[in-house]
Amino acid sequence: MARYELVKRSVALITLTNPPVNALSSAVRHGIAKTMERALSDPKVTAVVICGENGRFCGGADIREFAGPLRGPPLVPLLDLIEAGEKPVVAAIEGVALGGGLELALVCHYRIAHFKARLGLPEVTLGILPAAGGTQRLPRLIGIPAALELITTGRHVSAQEALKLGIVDQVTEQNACEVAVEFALRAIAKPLSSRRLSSLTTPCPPNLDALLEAVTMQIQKKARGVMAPLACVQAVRAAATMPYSQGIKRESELMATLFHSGQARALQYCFFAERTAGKWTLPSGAQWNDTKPREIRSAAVIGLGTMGRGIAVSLARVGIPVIAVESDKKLLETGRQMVIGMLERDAKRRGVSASLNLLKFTLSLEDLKDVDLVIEAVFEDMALKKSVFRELSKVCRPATLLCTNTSGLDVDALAGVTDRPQLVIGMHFFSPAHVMKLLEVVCGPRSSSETVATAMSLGKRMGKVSVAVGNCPGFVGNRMLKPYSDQASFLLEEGATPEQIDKALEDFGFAMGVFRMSDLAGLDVGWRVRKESGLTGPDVDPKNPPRWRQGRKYCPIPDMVCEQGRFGQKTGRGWYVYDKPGGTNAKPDPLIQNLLETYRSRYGIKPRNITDQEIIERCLFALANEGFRILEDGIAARPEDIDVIYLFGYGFPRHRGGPMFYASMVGLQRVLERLEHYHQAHPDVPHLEPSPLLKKLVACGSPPVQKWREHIKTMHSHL
Ligand SMILES: CC(C(=O)SCCNC(=O)CCNC(=O)[C@H](O)C(C)(C)COP(=O)([O-])OP(=O)([O-])OC[C@H]1O[C@@H](n2cnc3c(N)ncnc32)[C@H](O)[C@@H]1OP(=O)([O-])[O-])[C@H](C)O
Repeated sequence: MARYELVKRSVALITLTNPPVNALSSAVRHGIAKTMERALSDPKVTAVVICGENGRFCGGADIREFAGPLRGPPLVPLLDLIEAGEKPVVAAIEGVALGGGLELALVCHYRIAHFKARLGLPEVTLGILPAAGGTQRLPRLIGIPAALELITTGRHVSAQEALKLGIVDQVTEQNACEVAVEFALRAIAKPLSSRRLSSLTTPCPPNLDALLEAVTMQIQKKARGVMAPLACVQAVRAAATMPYSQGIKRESELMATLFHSGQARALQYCFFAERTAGKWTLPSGAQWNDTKPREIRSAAVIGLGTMGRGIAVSLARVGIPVIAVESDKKLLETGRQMVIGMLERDAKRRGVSASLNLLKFTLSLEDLKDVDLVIEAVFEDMALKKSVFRELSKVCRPATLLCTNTSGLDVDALAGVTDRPQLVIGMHFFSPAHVMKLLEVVCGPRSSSETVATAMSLGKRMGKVSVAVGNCPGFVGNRMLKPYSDQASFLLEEGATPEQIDKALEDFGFAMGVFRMSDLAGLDVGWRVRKESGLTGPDVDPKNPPRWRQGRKYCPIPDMVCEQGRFGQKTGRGWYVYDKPGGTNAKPDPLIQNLLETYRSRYGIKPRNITDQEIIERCLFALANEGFRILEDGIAARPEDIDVIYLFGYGFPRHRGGPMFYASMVGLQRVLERLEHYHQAHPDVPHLEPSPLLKKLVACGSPPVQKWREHIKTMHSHL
């Protein structure tokens, strides 16, 4: 797993060969140990260059090996040996030098980077820390503040930034390997002692304690309850206060506490889940690696509301010409100004020029006749969407793909009004669409595999994490959200307050609790949907019991809040009160407290003390329970897909892995028992009744998430 060659008669060229990212598997470590020994012991060899095959230096430790026992040579002594050697070693960094890859480069005496290379210590994103000397050597090389920032965030830097920071010695636009060989030949005569980072003293700022304290506070605020970044701070402190020999021990102790933690397992699961999610399969057998997507050279967006604007920006900034359509002149003009402003701000932030020339604005659908793909983003109203699709069917050329941005409507019903149901698909963006990373690609029963491949590949091109899902009301994300938010409403009835529920969820790790989130999104949207589906409003049968709808328990409190004109942040009042309409500083509102008290006394509900544990269990187990049903129904192909949707679309804390992984960490048996318990207490809430799949998995001994698929037998998979 490491190739050895002699070049220019005296330079040993060691190439790591473990595609696709040359991860430091046990075989690669073994290969490095053997080839280094050969290079150091061969008198013909005067210098060494280390590079990676296929233009990628090294993506770090092999994460797949973390689950098993350590095999092969451990990394730390191997790296110490390279650094201590008497022959100059040069790292030729192309592609990536990440994690253990950068740590390998840091023990080389010189580093040459290709101008397109990216470097970083992303271990913190996997719930661990750089444990092959990275926390000790990087601060010695670039100082505490810069090292602290890179190690605690896991941010990748460009070669240019790495040069500025002093991580690399030279950046080249030529073949980094060839440049490194020449560099090595020139380095032969030079002393190496000052190039051995472990022997240097860490440049220490005078205000070290204050700096570490400030960074710790920042982390605690931003990543509540997350362990790894705090451990990174401890390790960097050791680099500042201890000699290398002790610092490396501290690094290793801290790593030991993180390595087997639930957070590390969750974060590593997320890494692989994110990569698995793009690998879709359809009931026909067609899948991601055997279906070619169409090339999209032009697109159109219909509707320039919040969603349409974000979608237009997402398309234009990756170089796709966009025709944006609105129904009247004023809306078109407002939309145009907003889209241009958003695109300009985005370009400024990224330091590129805004691609305004790719945008065209029109009032006429006729202008869409030649585009490759249309994304409809009009109001969430089936009749309106159908009329748009009928029209598109007439004006667009027969090969144009027709996509709908809907958050839950029937994609197949829309396909049915067109002349090309196989080319119709859902693209459910999340608001704001140019910021949020998630895209649910909703495959109707008639969507062709090429259409699915094209929507998935377009999502990727727009920088989205795309997940293929089946067609049912609410798809995956919003379908699961309902039992979750219903539980929150029932808890209000029973005695909790919005702020208590939000705090429990935020302490769990959500960026925002369910009520603060609804205030941000706008309460009127859900209210309108509930009115349309006959759950509230004038269409409800007056004989219907007040807290009972469509055969199940119903909580009307969210409707009562809306009836008072409280639509959330935009109206300055919702579940909370804000300083002004559009304000973001949520304060508990005594009027909501009053409303809850009046409500409870009207229905004779005696408020009880509700614990945070009950809040978490009821909200999150109901969420996962619906996830199990979604798997049974074949609406999501695997638990990883559901978790990725919740991580990227709904702010589920990454260090908990997603709702399905979280359920597996709690223990499926325990989840089942708690759901049974809550369902017994609330037999009129069907969402609390444990799903058959959960029961089946428990009966099979609660296999790990990655094995659930083997137990899911869907007769009518939608995917
Ligand atoms: C403790 C420690 C460590 O070093 S901990 C490890 C630290 N290193 C990392 O955190 C880097 C993780 N990797 C990445 O960030 C990215 O992969 C990439 C390098 C920027 C390339 O992105 P990409 O978009 O071109 O391709 P991809 O689709 O992502 O990846 C292509 C394929 O390679 C797999 N893969 C990538 N990196 C891997 C790794 N380090 N180990 C195992 N597999 C890996 C990945 O699952 C996928 O597999 P499959 O899906 O094809 O089966 C030391 C001692 O301190």
